[in-house]
Amino acid sequence: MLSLKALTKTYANGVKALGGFTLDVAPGEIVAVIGGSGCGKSTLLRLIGGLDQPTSGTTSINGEIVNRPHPLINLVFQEPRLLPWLTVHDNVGFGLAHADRDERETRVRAALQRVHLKDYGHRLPKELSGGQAQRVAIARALVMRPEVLLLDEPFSALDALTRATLHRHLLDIWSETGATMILVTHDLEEAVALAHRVIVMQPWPGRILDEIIIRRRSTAGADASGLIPERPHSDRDKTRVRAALDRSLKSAEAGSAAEAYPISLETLS
Ligand SMILES: Nc1ncnc2c1ncn2[C@@H]1O[C@H](COP(=O)(O)OP(=O)(O)OP(=O)(O)O)[C@@H](O)[C@H]1O
Repeated sequence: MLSLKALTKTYANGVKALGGFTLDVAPGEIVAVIGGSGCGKSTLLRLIGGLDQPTSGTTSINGEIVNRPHPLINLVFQEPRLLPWLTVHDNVGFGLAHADRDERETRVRAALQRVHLKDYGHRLPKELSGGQAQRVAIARALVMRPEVLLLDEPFSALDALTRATLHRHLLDIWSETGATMILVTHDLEEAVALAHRVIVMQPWPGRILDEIIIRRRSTAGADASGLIPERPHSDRDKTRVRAALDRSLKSAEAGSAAEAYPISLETLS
């Protein structure tokens, strides 16, 4: 169980990126986080990943407080961030440098297989397409066998066709590993297609504007709360996500001028 309690983050420049963010995520749940630019989505993932410290509040996994990178939590960024001088195989195995050699080989092979790149281990990052490089980045996270996978707009730089393929791969990975996933995205279709639950955020300070459980139709056609992501979602839930997202985008637009100058005139006078 991943538990976020009243997380706040105020940066040194005075920007209140998060103001009291509370969320419990069940094991194996896929939660999408969506919202206008600047509403604190990346800040939230950085705090959960232990890459930055909250101003107040806590993140815990299975009751253990997270305040630095944790072995059960792994992050995939918008861009693959591969080491250009290492092969695909060595990039994926990088985090296992201290593991036994046979163990490392088995895990790297399995991770590459999961992203359908088992014959690409010898290639260098410059010899990969954008979609392949991002799959390597996902394999690099999977090789650590995380319980929680944090995905920060991992597909946003890819074309629609590649994105659809990677959605399929991600759901296969979810079925095989049962990993909990938090997916930050700008893409409403992606959020609704992949997640059990969509959190819509509002900026300054970043907080939850709405939370929508995505109901799926069962193969029999009735509404089901079985929540299998690949099944068709309910249009009503999607409409609710769209309406909340519109409100979030409007408030991001209205707030961006104020955000650029967080010190108010009253404070200066
Ligand atoms: N290191 C930093 N120092 C100061 N302010 C920051 C820092 N990082 C982010 N911010 C500010 O905090 C707020 C939240 O930023 P964050 O990157 O978390 O938003 P986001 O929702 O991920 O945005 P986007 O969708 O544009 O990527 C923004 O107003 C941003 O300008």
